[in-house]
Amino acid sequence: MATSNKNLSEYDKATIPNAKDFRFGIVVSEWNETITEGLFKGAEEALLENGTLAENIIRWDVPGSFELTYGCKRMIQTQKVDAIIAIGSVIQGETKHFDFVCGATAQGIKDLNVLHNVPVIFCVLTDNNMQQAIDRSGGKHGNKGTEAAIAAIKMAALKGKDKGGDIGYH
Ligand SMILES: Nc1c(NC[C@H](O)[C@H](O)[C@H](O)CO)[nH]c(=O)[nH]c1=O
Ligand SMILES: CC(=O)[C@@H](O)COP(=O)(O)O
Repeated sequence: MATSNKNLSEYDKATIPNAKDFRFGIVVSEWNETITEGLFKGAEEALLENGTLAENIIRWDVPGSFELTYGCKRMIQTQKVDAIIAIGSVIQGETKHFDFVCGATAQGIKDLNVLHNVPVIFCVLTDNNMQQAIDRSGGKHGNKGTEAAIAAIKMAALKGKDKGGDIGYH
């Protein structure tokens, strides 16, 4: 379903675990700052609305989306957090650079989820133009930061449920 058919900010609060005992990291790219600040605002508000304590939200900034992977890795290695939200906004320019930044960032964040035991949520907009980014960071299609925060809470809550571990069957 395309984002245009689903508001990114809509969720059923009754289905969201209380996040009062969780600590969250948020790594924010400085590129397209007006967009990433909007995404951060949406994420922060959703975390607080669902019980997160303000002191349990740790924010780090990195230069661009390509640096999100390293920033999230260092946060995993040095901070006790239950989940991390990686926030970025990549907007198509004149060249193929967009493709490389988006691809590398998506793969890097995916790799962190495979290599470590802290969920890293992909809150990176990859838009054709600024208007699409505006629409998805608090505009007519809602806020992907809100969506990412809800995902982060759900994934943090998962940790308590997976006690069975991998018994080797695949
Ligand atoms: N064009 C965008 C970038 N480019 C910068 C890279 O992310 C990176 O910081 C640079 O290549 C140095 O390693 N980043 C974004 O987040 N959004 C863009 O639209
Ligand atoms: C995503 C990018 O790196 C891009 O915005 C850079 O613009 P350009 O492709 O015109 O150099």
